[in-house]
Amino acid sequence: MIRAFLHAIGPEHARPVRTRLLLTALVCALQGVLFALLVPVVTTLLGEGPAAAAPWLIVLLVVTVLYALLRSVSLYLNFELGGRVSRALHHRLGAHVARLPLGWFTGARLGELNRMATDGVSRAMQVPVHILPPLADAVVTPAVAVLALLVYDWRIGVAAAVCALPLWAAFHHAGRAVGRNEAARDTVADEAAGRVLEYARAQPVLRAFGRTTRGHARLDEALRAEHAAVRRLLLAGIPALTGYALVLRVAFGALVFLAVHLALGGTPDGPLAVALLVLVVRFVHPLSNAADLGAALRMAAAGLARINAVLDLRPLPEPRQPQTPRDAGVEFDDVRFRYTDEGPDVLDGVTFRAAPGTVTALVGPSGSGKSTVARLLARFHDPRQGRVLIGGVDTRDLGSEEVSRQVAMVFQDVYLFDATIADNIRVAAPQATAQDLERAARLSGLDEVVATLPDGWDTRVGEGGTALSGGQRQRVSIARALLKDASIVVLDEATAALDAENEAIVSATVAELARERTLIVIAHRPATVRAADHVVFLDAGRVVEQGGHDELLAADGHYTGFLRARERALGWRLSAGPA
Ligand SMILES: Nc1ncnc2c1ncn2[C@@H]1O[C@H](COP(=O)(O)OP(=O)(O)OP(=O)(O)O)[C@@H](O)[C@H]1O
Repeated sequence: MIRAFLHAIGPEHARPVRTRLLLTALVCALQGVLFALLVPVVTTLLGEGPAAAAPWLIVLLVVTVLYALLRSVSLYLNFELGGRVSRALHHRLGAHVARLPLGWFTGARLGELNRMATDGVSRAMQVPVHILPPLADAVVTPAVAVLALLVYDWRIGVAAAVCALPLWAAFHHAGRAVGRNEAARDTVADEAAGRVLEYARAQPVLRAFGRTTRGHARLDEALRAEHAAVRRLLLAGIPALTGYALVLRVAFGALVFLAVHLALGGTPDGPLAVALLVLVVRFVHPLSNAADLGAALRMAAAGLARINAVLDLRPLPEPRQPQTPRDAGVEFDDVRFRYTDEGPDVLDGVTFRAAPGTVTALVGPSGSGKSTVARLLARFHDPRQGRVLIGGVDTRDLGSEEVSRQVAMVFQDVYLFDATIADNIRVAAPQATAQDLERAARLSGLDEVVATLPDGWDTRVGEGGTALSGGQRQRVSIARALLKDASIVVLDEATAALDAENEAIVSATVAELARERTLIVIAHRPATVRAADHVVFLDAGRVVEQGGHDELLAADGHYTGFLRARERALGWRLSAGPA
């Protein structure tokens, strides 16, 4: 547990954690000594009177003051450590997640990460503040009390030590029962958190189909699973915790019985018997919360294990000496890729070349792998086999930083920060001048949007850009790509935002972007496909045809068949030559 805790917060915090744990143990030992001192105090008080007990009372007072001082310092340091743990975990998680492959960030992962950064971190904070100190109290203080009992009456001391064995077994059992079920509950709680996010996002669809009140089955199912997991946790936890309490009561009763029985036999004598009974009470008291604390410790351990699992995820390997591309050409060389080890190949030997400064249209049915090609080009993932090359250099030898410098992505589901429009575009190039900004805005059609907004460039766009329409967000995304000095642009011509006006903007953008850059377009508009220098037609993860638009039309193969189907469905016009 301590190892998992240190692993999560990082080696630089190991020393302060160890010294504070040591101090906590020392405070608990001192508390045990205080209890042990009660024996001479009580025996001299009862046997010889207050005057004889005075020196012992002074010793008791001195140790009490020392204990109070050390305890205050320890409490303060443990609280301070709690704050430090929270900061360290947030920083470590943040820094690590920023190095994970972009492909890692799926919707489910975001729910998990959210819970980890809030619930997981706050539970980890509890460890040095609210769990380990009382747990140390429950172990060290009774241990010192047992030593004292051994010194004053070995028989009661041995009996107390023997009682510790079933207590330990019951404690261990309760912790395991709670820990096992807690890990299971955590998994379904993550699932439920992800489903709640999905439910919120899916509101427009649910309402459109009149399913608002009934919600959707996946959320209901996830909530039911969470409810069942909580029940299992309670059903396993409550008997185990009650069992521990029972063992503790029996142990206490047995020790009291033994002390009284021995006292009735003559040894220990009356005053010592009273003092030892007081010590037995003090031995039992810190143990009464131990099982709850053990369970809380297991819960925190489950949270820490999940945090450590994320911290142990390896980022994509980065080259020692990143190379630079020779030009803006793009090449896929026999690329195979699947998202999960168990899943099917999503790209199956994809090979194509996009010469520098040309426009390549990726065309194909839904699910054929067009977006996956774009993601591999931007190094969201590395291929399992084959190579993705930019400027003749493998993206693995360029490194993620160089790849992201070279490639700009224009997607419709672009994320906008809750900041001004200007800030949102400057993300692409923080040093850009006002003129650069205006040029990008003019070319992307964003200037018209800015002109209609109440505060112009200083208008805040709301979290995720909710204050803007889909088409407007797409223009922000285009402006970012124009501003970023990337030699390759990947453009997803999402159809959703393509009304007549946006269509014209996208056409102009394609032309503008293509002037100086290599453009890879996931093409949905006939105009783009016709204007492309090269068309790559994907089907089920394979490049089944590629060449110029006219050439492919003349071949009258898969591509022509696909266009015909599109023509019927969407009104695409099948014709050769530029639009
Ligand atoms: N994150 C993911 N995890 C697992 N499988 C995925 C993931 N993303 C896509 N896939 C699968 O990979 C295949 C190719 O998907 P991809 O999104 O690349 O297709 P596409 O041609 O871009 O489709 P569309 O035109 O509908 O956007 C599909 O079978 C899809 O289900």
